Amino acid sequence: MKAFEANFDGLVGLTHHYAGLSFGNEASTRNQLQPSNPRLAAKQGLLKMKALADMGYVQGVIPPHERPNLPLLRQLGFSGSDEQVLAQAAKQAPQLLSAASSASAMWVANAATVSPSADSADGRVHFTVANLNNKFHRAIEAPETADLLRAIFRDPQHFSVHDALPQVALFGDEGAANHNRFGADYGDAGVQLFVYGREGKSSGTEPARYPARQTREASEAVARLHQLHQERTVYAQQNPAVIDQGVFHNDVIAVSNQQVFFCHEDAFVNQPQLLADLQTRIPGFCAIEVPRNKVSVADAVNTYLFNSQLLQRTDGGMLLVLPEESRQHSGVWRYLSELVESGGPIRELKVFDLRESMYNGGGPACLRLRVVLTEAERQALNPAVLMNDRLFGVLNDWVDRHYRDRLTQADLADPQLLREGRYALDELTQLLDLGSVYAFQR
Ligand SMILES: NCCC[C@H](NC(=O)CCC(=O)O)C(=O)O
Repeated sequence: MKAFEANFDGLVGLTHHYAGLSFGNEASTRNQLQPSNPRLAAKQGLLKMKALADMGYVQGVIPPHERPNLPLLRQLGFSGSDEQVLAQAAKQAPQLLSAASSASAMWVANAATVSPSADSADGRVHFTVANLNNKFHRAIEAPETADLLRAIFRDPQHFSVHDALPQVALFGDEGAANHNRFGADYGDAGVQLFVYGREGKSSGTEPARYPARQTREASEAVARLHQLHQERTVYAQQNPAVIDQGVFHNDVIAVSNQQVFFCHEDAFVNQPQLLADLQTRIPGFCAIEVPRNKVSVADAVNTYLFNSQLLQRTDGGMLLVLPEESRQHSGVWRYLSELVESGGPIRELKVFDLRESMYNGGGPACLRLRVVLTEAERQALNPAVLMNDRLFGVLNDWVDRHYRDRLTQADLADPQLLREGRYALDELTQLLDLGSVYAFQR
């Protein structure tokens, strides 16, 4: 069956701020308590979506979550009116208020793992919502993510959205950021590579400094839920030494598309063996391994050259969508320019300014969820979320009317911010035909 890859990007929420919540993600730690600009963040994201839609890619948008998360703060014992809950939390536990207010759902590469219908025994597109168990502010995303995905991929004949795995460390799951799918045409059965950072039953090879967020047990459960064929499913462990250097998700050090795997030479445990295995399973497999003497792991973490989108062009070549930070670094940019001139599959570089997201450790790849679709599946999803000239105008106008251009941790206690958020999201559910998807609407 003919199919194509669509990208769904997370729309940055109104409470986007820098709280230093993600130990092991160096940008998050470094930029803690810097003021943020939610309006700019949302607009930077929309520009990327619009540019890809203009280039002919199918591009969708995934809405933000309701933040601050008042039901969560009440669950933690803050009580009284909404205003009192916010005031108590701000006074007694500002980090909890930050966690309950994080706009982290924007990084939808961590929303779910997705398997196309060509790979699943029941012929449906499968999504397993990520439990994001390693970080409190992210673990709270799962139920709302499931509701939003079901409001977009709403035809159960074509789509199956599984709830997150059990919320325990054994099943730590970070979604598509640790998952790659290889193959020839998108509609052919492919090979899925699940990358994990540790095994629940400890194998001894674990990072020493920073946490490994994804477990092998979680990856195996997702593969079962998605009804994948065992012989077309591969598991690989991330190199613990690079996790300790800030590679908290595999998509900080590797990206794939069809037969091409663009990765750093230090990305995986037993990398030569992994690449040889993929070579035998994937006809036409092509690994572009970046040597550490050209790009160090530290430079990869600082510039996010691997946190890029590797997209198919109509002429058979590929395009790499990069963050501005990789152009600003002369060594990395030289490497990328040489790569394009080398005559390999990557023929073009396109750069976006995503600074607001980058300051929390989220690049172009973090902001998007890839979903391979057939035409029938595209017809079956909620069309109101697909980017085009009209929706771009509508969403920019919506952002202009509702978003602040400066936010600090102190602002999170402002009850007006809560009201602004609910008002804006209520309108968004109508713009995107989502139904009453948020808790405050029920
Ligand atoms: N795929 C990119 C995810 C980035 C995300 N950052 C954050 O949650 C930082 C939030 C803060 O510190 O305010 C994370 O680490 O999971």
